[in-house]
Parts: sequence; C-alpha cells; structure tokens
Amino acid sequence: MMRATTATTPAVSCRALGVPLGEGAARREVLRGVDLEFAATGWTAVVGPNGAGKSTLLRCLAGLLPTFTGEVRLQGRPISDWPLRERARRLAWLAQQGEASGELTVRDVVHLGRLPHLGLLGRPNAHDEAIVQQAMADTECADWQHRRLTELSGGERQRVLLARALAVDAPVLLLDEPTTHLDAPHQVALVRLLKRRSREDCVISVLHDLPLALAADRLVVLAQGRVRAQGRSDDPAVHAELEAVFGGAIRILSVDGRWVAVPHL
Ligand SMILES: Nc1ncnc2c1ncn2[C@@H]1O[C@H](COP(=O)(O)OP(=O)(O)OP(=O)(O)O)[C@@H](O)[C@H]1O
Repeated sequence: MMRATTATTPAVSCRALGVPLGEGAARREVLRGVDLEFAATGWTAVVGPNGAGKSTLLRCLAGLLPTFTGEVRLQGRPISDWPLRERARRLAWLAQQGEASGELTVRDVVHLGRLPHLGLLGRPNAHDEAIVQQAMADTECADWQHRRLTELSGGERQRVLLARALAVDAPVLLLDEPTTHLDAPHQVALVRLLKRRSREDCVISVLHDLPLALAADRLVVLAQGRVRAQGRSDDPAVHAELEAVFGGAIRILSVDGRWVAVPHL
C-alpha cells in the first residue's frame, strides 16, 4: 500500500476540532478545540475517563462523523475531500462495538479488509490472499478460518475484526478499544504487533487499559472533550495529568525502570 505521507506532513491531523452532539436542550460540545497531529509512524494511545470524547475523536479522524467544526486532514488533505475508496485504502478502522455479519466465515470477514483495494467486482489475487493469511496468523485466528462468526467467543471475534483491520494494509490504523475481550496473552501479542506495525505506519488507539497504553510511544489525555495533555508515554508531566483526570484512582509508578499504572485502592 502507498505510504505517501512525507516526513513533514502528518498522517492525520485535526485543528480546532469541535463536535456538537445531541438534540435540543441536550445538545452539547462533545469535543472542543482539539488540535492534534499524528506522524506517519508511531503509536499513540488516546486515554481518558468514560464520556471524555475518545471514540468521538477517533470517529472524526476516520471521517465517520459528518458534523464537526474545524478541520480534519488525512495525509494533508481534508478528510471529506478523499474519494471514499481511496480513503478506505489509507485508513483502517476498528469500531468499539465490533460489527460484522454473523453468517460470514472468519476468512470471508478478514477478506473484507481487501475490499477497498479490489472494488465490488475485483477478485483477490495471491498478494491479497497472502495479506489475509498474514493478518489471521498475526491475530491467531487462521486455525478456525472456516468457522462462522456466530460460533466464536467474544475474544475470538475481536481477533477476527482486528485481522480485518490489519488486512487493509493501510498506512493509518484507527483502533477503538482493540484489546476488548482479549485475554492477557492476546493483549500482549497485540501490543507487540502494534509496536511492530507502528515502525512503518501511524497507529492511533483508544485504550482503557492504562498499563497497556503506557507501552505506546505517545499518550493523548482527553477529558470533557478537551486535550488535557499529550506527550511521550514516559513523560511524568503527562502521567500527572492522567492521574488527575482519573481523580487519583490510578497511580503511575516507575518499577525496575518501567512505568506501570496501578489502581489506587
Ligand atoms: N449521538 C450522540 N448524541 C448525544 N451525545 C452523544 C452521542 N454520542 C456520544 N455522545 C456523548 O458524547 C460523549 C463522548 O462520547 P464518547 O463515546 O466519545 O466517549 P468515550 O471517551 O469514548 O467514552 P467511553 O470511555 O465510555 O467509551 C459522552 O458523554 C456521550 O454520552
């Protein structure tokens, strides 16, 4: 896939981003004045309390929310200017509430990731098949690729949806809660995969799991629709803000030279 972003153009950016949601008296700004840039490589974890606006931010960056103020750009071009199929080749998306038809087999679902490259009438070639097989191997779902989605557990299903996102082979990966339902070994495997992938691509994920989020290169801390802090995941100033937005419910400590997040019981 074309990795067209230059070193100086962010893969994804937003400026003065505002998102009003709700009707009538319930209408309010879910995101307010959000300025962010995401480089062509590296992994950013977006963290913050429930309702902070994390999913809304990701949906906006993915071009899935038509109503916003300010600007969202993908590879330097306004998100709404991209033809849908070209955008879909550049931007892989994993939703928080994974959707996919239960009648399809695992292999069929992962093949859907190749759709932006093929179009509705295109037939997958050996290259597409190799990418699909690699994505299933990376998420350990190749062994049951002929089973239907309805026959899978929550974690197995999540791994299939992750494989579908990986199979797009896009230079930008937007993942909303990718570790949902995963057991500890698969969480660790996913973190390693994202770290590898982010050497070449831009990976942005919403994560509730703070110990895992600390493995990202960079943290964006959101609260009440605003960016409260952003910076390297080993920056104590970012940690202090993170502890504050969670009301002191977590502590971030250095243990044997590594930063760990622990609940403050
Ligand atoms: N369609 C909608 N209409 C009105 N308000 C909405 C709508 N969708 C989301 N909201 C509100 O916007 C706020 C931000 O929601 P969002 O899903 O982005 O939060 P989040 O940070 O991802 O939360 P969580 O950690 O719980 O997943 C929430 O208060 C939510 O109630």
